[in-house]
Amino acid sequence: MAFHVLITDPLSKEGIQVLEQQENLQYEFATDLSSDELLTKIETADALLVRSQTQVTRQLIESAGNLKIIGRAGVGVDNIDINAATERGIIVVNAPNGNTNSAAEHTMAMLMALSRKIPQAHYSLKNQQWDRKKYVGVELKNKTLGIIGLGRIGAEVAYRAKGQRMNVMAYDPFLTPEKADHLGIDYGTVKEVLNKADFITIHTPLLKETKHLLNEEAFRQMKPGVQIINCARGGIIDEEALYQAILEGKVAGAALDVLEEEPFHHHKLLNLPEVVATPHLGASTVEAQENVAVDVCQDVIWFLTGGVVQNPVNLPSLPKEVLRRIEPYFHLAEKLGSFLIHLTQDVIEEVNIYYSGELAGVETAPITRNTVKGLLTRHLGDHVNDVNALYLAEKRGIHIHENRTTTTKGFTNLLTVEIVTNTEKRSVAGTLLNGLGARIVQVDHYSVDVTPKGHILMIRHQDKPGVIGKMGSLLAQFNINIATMQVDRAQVGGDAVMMLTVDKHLEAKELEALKQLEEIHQANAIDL
Ligand SMILES: NC(=O)c1ccc[n+]([C@@H]2O[C@H](COP(=O)([O-])OP(=O)(O)OC[C@H]3O[C@@H](n4cnc5c(N)ncnc54)[C@H](O)[C@@H]3O)[C@@H](O)[C@H]2O)c1
Ligand SMILES: O=C(O)CC[C@@H](O)C(=O)O
Repeated sequence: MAFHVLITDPLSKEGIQVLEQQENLQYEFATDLSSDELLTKIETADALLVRSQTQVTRQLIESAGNLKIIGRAGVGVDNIDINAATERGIIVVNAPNGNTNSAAEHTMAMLMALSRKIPQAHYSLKNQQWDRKKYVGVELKNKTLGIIGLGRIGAEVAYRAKGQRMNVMAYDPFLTPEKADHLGIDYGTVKEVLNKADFITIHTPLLKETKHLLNEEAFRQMKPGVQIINCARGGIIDEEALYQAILEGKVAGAALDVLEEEPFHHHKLLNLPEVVATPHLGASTVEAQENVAVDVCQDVIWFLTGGVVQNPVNLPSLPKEVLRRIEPYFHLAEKLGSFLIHLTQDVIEEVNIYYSGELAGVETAPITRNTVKGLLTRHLGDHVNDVNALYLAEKRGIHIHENRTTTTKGFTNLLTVEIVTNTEKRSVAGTLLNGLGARIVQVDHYSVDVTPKGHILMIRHQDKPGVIGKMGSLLAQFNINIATMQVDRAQVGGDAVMMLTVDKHLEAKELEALKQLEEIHQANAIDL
């Protein structure tokens, strides 16, 4: 079956070419759909590709039976309900780098248009008015540009503004005075930026914390005659407060590429001569659209064909070299989680994961996610994945703890997973053996050596002559062939464990029959 990729906003042809080169994939352009049409179309889609226009709501996500990935050709993902996607195990990817340059250039264009009143003068001239007095501007040189949000675009704007010989003062929660110094700009708190800037440009995402960041109070703190640029997101500015500040003469001008409600046609801000505006054109260049479309289509293909994405939004992204080092452990971790869940009937309250040896020094979060995915899949099904595993565990009140230890029991790497229920603790440890792959090397306190694959029968029994024989004949009666077998014991005549790999799945009644043997305390059939 071919993957169905649904594209609901315009996407550059270079991105489409990436999709076309992929076998077993069909893409469908369906722009300008009504909400109801979209709800129907999404039902069969494996991937959804959007820009900023399509509203990817919880309702839409919940109507999608097959959806695995949502690709945003651009940076901002405020049109996508990320929580709803995460809950459903749908990965969201974006293209954060492709339009940085264009958005920074558009910001500079807006800054210069604003300072020299170019759109107003142009409009007036087109209306046969030759008015030179009305359109006197101000220079940028030696003025202070306040930047709120010094991420990718903010930093590019800072660089360009310095080229205009402006003083740049920025605030960003990740900016230190030392870093600012290194960039040749001034560090300021939000208050300092508001107090000192002649022009203020915003480059944050729209978040709970940034919603109406520029509000009535913020405008009050600004210099009289300040000019505002917003090429980030509508909603970061309280539009009513901006409107009033312009009417009062506190704000001399505003250049807006974005507004809270888009698309916008009749907005009272647009009636003010001090406001210049563009219809969300920050990323609208040939180059940016090509970049973001190619990046996001590439990620969608990688993900659908089992690879690792470059720009996940609801999963932390990892540098390639880090990923290369830890990826081999994902399989081991998932198998250990899956093994362990077969050993208990109780509700799991806690999971302790111990990273030892060379594992103690790596990025462990993705390995933890795979462990938890292995644990949950048996009861929750295949919709558990890397994206939602931790969320689903948390929803069920399972506490996950990561620990780093130096105990390696002679292995260069050792991953130990322990589950705690209200009655017991069970654990399993595994390692990656150089050239030999994954091995389970310990179950509870017993040493074993088992490849985590296929059908495993784990027996806890009393160490006594004849038990192995009895068990072997029972399995023979069920026509179950034993492929490998190991035994370990706590002490002579004490508790012991038997690990067998067998050629077929054990039915419940067969397992029951084994448990009837008086020396057998526990029998678990584990299918990995
Ligand atoms: N107009 C357009 O077409 C267009 C194009 C591209 C990006 N954008 C928008 O531009 C914005 C910035 O994009 P980016 O790629 O630079 O993102 P980015 O993630 O690289 O940078 C955002 C920065 O904002 C900072 N930030 C977060 N909360 C803050 C706060 N309360 N105060 C100050 N700083 C805060 C972050 O620390 C980060 O450094 C986003 O909203 C994005 O959607 C718009
Ligand atoms: O899709 C667009 O053109 C806008 C993109 C832009 O707002 C972004 O956040 O990347």
